Amino acid sequence: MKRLVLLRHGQSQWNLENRFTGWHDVDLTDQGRAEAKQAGALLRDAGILPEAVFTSVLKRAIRTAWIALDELDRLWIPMTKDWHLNERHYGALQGLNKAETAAKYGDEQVHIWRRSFATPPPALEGNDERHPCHDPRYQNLDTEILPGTESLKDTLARVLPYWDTTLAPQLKHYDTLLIAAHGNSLRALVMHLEGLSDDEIMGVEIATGDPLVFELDDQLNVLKRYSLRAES
Ligand SMILES: O=C(O)[C@H](O)COP(=O)(O)O
Repeated sequence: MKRLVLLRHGQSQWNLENRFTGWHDVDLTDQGRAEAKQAGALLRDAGILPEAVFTSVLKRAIRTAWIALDELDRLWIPMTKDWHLNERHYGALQGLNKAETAAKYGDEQVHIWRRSFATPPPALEGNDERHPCHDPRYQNLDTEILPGTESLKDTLARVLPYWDTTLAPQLKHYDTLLIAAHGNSLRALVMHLEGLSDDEIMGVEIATGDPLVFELDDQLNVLKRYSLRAES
């Protein structure tokens, strides 16, 4: 039996301010750090000891992994940071307050941008300084693949190949793998693991700092899924 632990980062400063975040590299709040520490304690109390960790290139997820693993005294395990696990890119909405945006565009339009499967928010243009092509962490990537916005479908399209080529093979030689990432990049994995439809995934919300444990058979079929916070 294999264990895959999906951990959304702890509360970020823009979660607290109710801003669209996406690829903006905002840090954790004090509450977010406490959530990450609790996640490590929940894993420890459950006897779930990750042997490797994969995360994004955004500090809220990286720091969550560090804090949780420090609580487990397992900062020594291999850590891979990869943009494929970044949050969904929220385009020109990044930085805007979700309530103010709803007041400007209407609740229905904001709900569509947030929870439709295939409708992306308005895109950032390449000459916008917020576009990823101006960010040094992506400088070695072909600018053609850097998004100016993403729908959940677009996020799935970059996460799933990464699961197939990189993450799933890790479970051939590790029994316990931790993925510390973001609400929508993790929803992409949940959708794949549980065979959810476009409509079903819309109803899935992943809380900050709550370790979701997937018990898998050797063929990576899901045997059991549970939240450690709910079990505590
Ligand atoms: O990037 C963001 O704004 C959040 O992490 C995820 O957005 P959501 O709350 O609209 O899913």
